[in-house]
Amino acid sequence: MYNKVTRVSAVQLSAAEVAKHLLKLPNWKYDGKKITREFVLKDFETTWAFLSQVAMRSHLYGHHPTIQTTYNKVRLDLSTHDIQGVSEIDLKLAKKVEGYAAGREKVEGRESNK
Ligand SMILES: C[C@H](O)[C@H](O)[C@H]1CNC2=NC(N)=NC(=O)C2=N1
Repeated sequence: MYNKVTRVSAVQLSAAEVAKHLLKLPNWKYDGKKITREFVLKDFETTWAFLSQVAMRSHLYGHHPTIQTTYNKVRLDLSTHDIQGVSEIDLKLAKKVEGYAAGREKVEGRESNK
């Protein structure tokens, strides 16, 4: 696989710029250095279907989240290492990831708590 994203130097976004992007990504939190989102998926298989898509897309973009996972839970942290902050590519990947999570998240009260 190869990186289709144009290789340009990352530019750190201001806190205001990140906040504006996150209006469309309300489940993502920003701590000044990275954006983070926690997911609770329907079950283990769904979690790994989701993670496989995240992994492939990350590889395609050449930009990889820090991933923590336990059974049906996932935490993704995204930042741009060169600038030790958040740049456009982090938001671009976060938006893609939202699409992969759609329909896979556990709906409270409807799925068993395995
Ligand atoms: C050399 C390599 O392209 C870099 O280390 C890439 C790899 N994946 C990365 N992933 C993330 N999340 N941030 C980066 O800055 C980053 N840099």
